[in-house]
Amino acid sequence: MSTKRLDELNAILANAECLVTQQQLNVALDSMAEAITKDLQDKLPIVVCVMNGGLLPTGALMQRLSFPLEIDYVHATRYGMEFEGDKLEWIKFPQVDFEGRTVLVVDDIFDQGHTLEAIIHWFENNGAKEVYTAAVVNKLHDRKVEMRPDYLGLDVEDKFLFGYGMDYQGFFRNLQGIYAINQ
Ligand SMILES: O=P(O)(O)OC[C@H]1O[C@H](OP(=O)(O)OP(=O)(O)O)[C@H](O)[C@@H]1O
Ligand SMILES: Nc1nc2[nH]cnc2c(=O)[nH]1
Repeated sequence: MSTKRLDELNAILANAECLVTQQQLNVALDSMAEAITKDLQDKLPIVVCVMNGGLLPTGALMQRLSFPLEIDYVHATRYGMEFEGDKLEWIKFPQVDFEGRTVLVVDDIFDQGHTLEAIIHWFENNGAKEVYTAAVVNKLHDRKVEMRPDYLGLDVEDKFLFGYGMDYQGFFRNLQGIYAINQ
């Protein structure tokens, strides 16, 4: 890749607005982990990371949970504007046998909610006993599905976000804060 691309990406980050700091994320993750522990510590849950965005949030929550659980991941992504109902593009299905089990699905953002809603339905229709969901950020707008995640960290403005799991053109999922683009 060209240095022009590197310069472009560095400029995006330099001009971006930090909406959520690492410290705010840590406080939110602590309280999410506390609530999850209260609800799930006796249920031997399977914690399912939704790749790619769920990678950092799942890791951060795992570090805060000290009861017996299993970990798995799915990779499911929306079809963009053609998305309808339960239609997700599934790139990877879970491996652990979740029949009759409690599942906790972890993602980075609850935006319109189609992704988590469809994943919940998929696990329920395929034999999970119960499905909980967690997302670190909740984007504030009124274009959402009806369901809400069981565990939500922080509310954020209705802007295109990146960092802490969320990408800008494939980059910046690694950032320890959440940013909005200033064009
Ligand atoms: O609430 P929604 O409106 O459904 O949007 C949220 C989903 O969008 C992003 O995933 P995306 O499909 O972009 O894939 P990615 O995780 O690989 O970035 C994000 O990680 C959530 O899974
Ligand atoms: N990177 C990114 N992915 C999303 N998926 C749903 N909303 C967003 C967003 O604001 N940013």
